[in-house]
Amino acid sequence: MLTVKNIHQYYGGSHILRDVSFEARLGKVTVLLGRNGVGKTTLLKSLMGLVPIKSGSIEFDGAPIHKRTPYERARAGMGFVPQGREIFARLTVEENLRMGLAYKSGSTPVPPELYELFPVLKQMLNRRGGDLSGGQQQQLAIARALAPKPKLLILDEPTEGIQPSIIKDIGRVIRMLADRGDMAIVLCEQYYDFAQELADDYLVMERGEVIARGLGKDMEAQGVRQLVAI
Ligand SMILES: Nc1ncnc2c1ncn2[C@@H]1O[C@H](COP(=O)(O)OP(=O)(O)OP(=O)(O)O)[C@@H](O)[C@H]1O
Repeated sequence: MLTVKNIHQYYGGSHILRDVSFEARLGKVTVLLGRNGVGKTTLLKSLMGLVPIKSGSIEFDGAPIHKRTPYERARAGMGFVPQGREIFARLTVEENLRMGLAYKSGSTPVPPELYELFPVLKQMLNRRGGDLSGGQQQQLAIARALAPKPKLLILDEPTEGIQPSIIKDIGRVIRMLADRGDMAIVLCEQYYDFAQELADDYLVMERGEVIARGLGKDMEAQGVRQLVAI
């Protein structure tokens, strides 16, 4: 579904991503772990085309996409939930969801399924995004990314600053989406237990490199908890 090969990325003279390669499989959750500042967000932004890569390739759904714009990647079926959520504070919940459909034809409806996944959004359709709690905003950000029915969902630290009950709800939704088998999920996460529970595959980064990888079921035995402990 997604194949990343040997990518290198720089901010000015700083070499941030160093020869990163991995695959994200359809119907599976690929978890990306690592301490602060190792390049996880930069990697996710590179996948979406929000930062340019210097070399390497990214193939999505059978086609090379690393020269395409973020807009084209979104149209091709890549959905992104950014760190910090980036909800439009002055727009309503419904308007935020419609922003997720901005590149579709004007008549494309918000899929009703989103309200089954996140019932709280239905109750709050006319509230402003900025008036929602952090957890509700996170659910809105995920629903907005799901609105155009992506084939790949990329999430950057969805549990950051969120209360435990909503973290559980978000975890259930991510598992359910993967188990349906028609979407690949890449999840960057610092909260180890959440990451381990969801991981089918994992990658650990350190200083821009992938230093460990394997199956989620082997994470504990392979000492990943210690690798990412702060
Ligand atoms: N726009 C930028 N310009 C220059 N350097 C940057 C920029 N964004 C990030 N960096 C640097 O690149 C490195 C990787 O940052 P990145 O945000 O990708 O790490 P991260 O693993 O996602 O960390 P965190 O968990 O704190 O978000 C850091 O040293 C950071 O300071």
